[in-house]
Amino acid sequence: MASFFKESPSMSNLLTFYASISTLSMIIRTILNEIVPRRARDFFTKKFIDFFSNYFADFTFVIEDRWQAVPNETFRAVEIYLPTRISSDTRSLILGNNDNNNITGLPKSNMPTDSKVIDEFENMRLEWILKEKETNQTFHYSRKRYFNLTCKKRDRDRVMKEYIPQVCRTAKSILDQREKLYIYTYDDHWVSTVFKHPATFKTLALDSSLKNSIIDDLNLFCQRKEYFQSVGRAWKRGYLLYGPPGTGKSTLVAAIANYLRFNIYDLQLQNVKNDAELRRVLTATANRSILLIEDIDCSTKARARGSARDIVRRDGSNRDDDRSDNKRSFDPGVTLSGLLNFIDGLWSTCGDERIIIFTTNYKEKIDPALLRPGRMDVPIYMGYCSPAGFRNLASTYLSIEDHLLFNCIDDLIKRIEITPAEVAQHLMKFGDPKIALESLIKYLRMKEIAKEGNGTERAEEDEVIKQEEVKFIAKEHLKVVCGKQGGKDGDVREEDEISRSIYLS
Ligand SMILES: Nc1ncnc2c1ncn2[C@@H]1O[C@H](COP(=O)(O)OP(=O)(O)OP(=O)(O)O)[C@@H](O)[C@H]1O
Repeated sequence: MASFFKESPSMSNLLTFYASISTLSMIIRTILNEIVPRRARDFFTKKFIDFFSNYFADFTFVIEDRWQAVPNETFRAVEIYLPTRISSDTRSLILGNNDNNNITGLPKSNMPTDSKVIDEFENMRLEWILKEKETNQTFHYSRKRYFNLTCKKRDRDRVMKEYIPQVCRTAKSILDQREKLYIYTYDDHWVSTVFKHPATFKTLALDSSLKNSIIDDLNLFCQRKEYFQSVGRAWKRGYLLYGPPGTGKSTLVAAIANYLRFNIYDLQLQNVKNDAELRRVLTATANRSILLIEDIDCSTKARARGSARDIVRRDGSNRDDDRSDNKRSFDPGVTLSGLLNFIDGLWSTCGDERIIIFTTNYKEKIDPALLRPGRMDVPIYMGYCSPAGFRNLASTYLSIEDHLLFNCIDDLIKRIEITPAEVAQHLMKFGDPKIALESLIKYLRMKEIAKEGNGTERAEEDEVIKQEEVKFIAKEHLKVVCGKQGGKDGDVREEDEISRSIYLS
């Protein structure tokens, strides 16, 4: 302490030093005022101040959730990236889990509104804040979310050219590695849930040439961003899946989603009030996704575009059934032209890497305008089960590649129309492959008999099949569970008893 006082300058020394500096600065100022013209002095002063304010002042980027009427992909990238930068000293977090298959699963965390996340990138300090504000649109309030990104003013260009691209790249790689897919349904707004469908192209019962051509088409589509740009077309692909119920249209959609790792937006057009809402709904979907509109023939009863008949009501009925002008003006419904506008009209270029899938059981009922080339690029007929499809299902459901009964089933399947759903249902019934295959043969034979019985009504046909089926199950039940072979009178009665109880249940 003593040495400190000894070495520290005395008060008089300090005053002398201050006086000398003041005198020196006055002399310099006087000389400068004498020899440097005023305008030059102002110029240098401004430069000096600019330099320091640029060096130390802050600059804020605002990244809103929408950009020119469509979702802002930069905002989405930041939303994906930021949770990875939340540090342990954060003061609050949002927690949640939208995996309804796993309610005990670990929740995900995210940053709450108005909280800060500090990031660092190549010696720059970046401060993120998520903000929210209500906007008053013509008839309704909506919430607008945006990020404020604050950096030093001097770093502005580097943030734009280096940091933001890095954020987007990281978000993309997170999306690419994303384990979970989501399926969104629309009812006033999009609601998501985790999509866990086991369907893959391997488990799909479809002729291998068709399967391979779909896979090739998807691969080509994903690789052709530049091509679509160069020919001036939206980077979209439209698939129309048509065929009888139970032939795997929904299963194919699930296989495509699993293959591309795309989320699915499952849209029921009946839930959308009008074209304006349709536009809002469709532009709120993200890139790299599938837009699925099932049973399009039921949703668009339209024939003539732009006319009253072109309108799809919320309840699915056609608009020209309704003579009420009041209702018309308030609930005009979705028009076919509104839908087409998004598929290949002016709004089609909103968004990239989109797959649009329509499904129908009745292709002939669809408005030809929807089928025009360029709208639905790939029509895919999902037909009845073929021998190859059956083998695929046998491999999936029974884990067998071959069996003595296969040839018999092949012959029957070539003659009788059976959907993959029906085949799958039979193969699932029994654990023992032989019993499952015999049950399928029995079912196919019954179908054949019912088909040959002239004039048999469909309901009767189904009844005969069902009765025969339960008899077969009862017989197998006796064989497997009770070890009985059947044939005796008592067994037949017991069989009938079991049949009755299964049938009634
Ligand atoms: N081609 C197929 N490959 C594998 N499984 C199939 C196939 N077709 C149907 N299935 C099975 O049948 C069930 C019903 O099929 P799916 O819902 O995909 O048929 P769909 O053609 O979409 O029927 P709908 O027209 O009634 O909607 C599925 O759960 C699936 O297990």
